[in-house]
Amino acid sequence: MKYQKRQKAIILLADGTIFYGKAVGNKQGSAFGEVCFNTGMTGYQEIFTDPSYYGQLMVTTNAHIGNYGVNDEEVESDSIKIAGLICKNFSYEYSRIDSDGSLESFLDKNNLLAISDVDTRALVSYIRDNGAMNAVISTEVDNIEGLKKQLADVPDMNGLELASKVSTKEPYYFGNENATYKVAALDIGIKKNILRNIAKRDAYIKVFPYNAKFEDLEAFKPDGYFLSNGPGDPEPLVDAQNLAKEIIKRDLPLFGICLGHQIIALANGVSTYKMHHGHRGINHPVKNLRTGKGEITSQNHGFAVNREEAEAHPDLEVTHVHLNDHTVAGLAMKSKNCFSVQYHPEASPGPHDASYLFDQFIENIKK
Ligand SMILES: NC(=O)CC[C@H](N)C(=O)O
Repeated sequence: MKYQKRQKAIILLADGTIFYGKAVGNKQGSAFGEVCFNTGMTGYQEIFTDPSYYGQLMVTTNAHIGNYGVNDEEVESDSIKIAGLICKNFSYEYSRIDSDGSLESFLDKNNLLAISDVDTRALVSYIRDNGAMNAVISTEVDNIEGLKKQLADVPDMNGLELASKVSTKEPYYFGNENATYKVAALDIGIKKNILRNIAKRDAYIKVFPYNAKFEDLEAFKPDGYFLSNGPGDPEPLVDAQNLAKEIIKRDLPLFGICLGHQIIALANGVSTYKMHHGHRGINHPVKNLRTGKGEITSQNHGFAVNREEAEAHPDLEVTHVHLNDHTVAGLAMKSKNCFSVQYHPEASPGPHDASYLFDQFIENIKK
């Protein structure tokens, strides 16, 4: 067994609560962020590289993390985006025919601090009872007071703009340039599997930075527009909201996922709010109110769209609801070619029940 004498580590929550664990590998130091948990039993590599998680300390509820290694293809962006990892058992051994290496070396390459041997069930119940909050994971187990001071300076997720930290600096292209359709996508933290899903449906995509103007996107002569997922609070993303308003005003085909969905709500004057501890997992039940059918969905969000305001809006239809807490899971505009979902039809990780939404986007483009 590797690393028999592993460093002690702590998780200090903003309210002063402490949980204990051990550092993964030989890593030392501290990592700060908002602590949240994901209940997926698989898909750790996709989760760790999802830009929507930027600035968050991830608690994985599955009992083993790392046991199937990593694969170069199973990434949602070019690097790990979570701020730190908290898990129960970290597997230094791994086994899978398709794997290209160990999770340990992947974390090392990305310089990510991870803590294992944590009572993650107790930690998750604590977050469920007390809400998502800032925290620090650290090997400085004797420096509690110092860590508390540093932790006090970490900004609150509520009101925090993070899209600019993960968005592309320059526009780039994805897919086959001879494809039938052209889609302009705003990157406010886009996952690669969204690009793969759109490209697979015969579309060529140009991806734009978070602060791109309507004219920039329009110059590509797209058939449809897409607003991506991404980290942080949607409210400070004024450029993206203005862009959405311009697209909506012209009644051009528009599709938004997660942060993009929240931006579409805000562009319609409907507010968003910080949830108690969010939805993060790969088995969240959603009801499609148009068909009456249920979908098992992949989710990762800490903010949500105000349901009362959305229902009272004359031009909005709530098309999907989350069946655990009845929050808004999908929206469509009645008079415009625009729709969005709070969850992740691209999965990665997760079930593919909702992949029909990408087909719907292409159908809307054809109209
Ligand atoms: N996956 C996402 O796009 C997340 C959106 C937003 N950052 C939230 O937490 O709600």
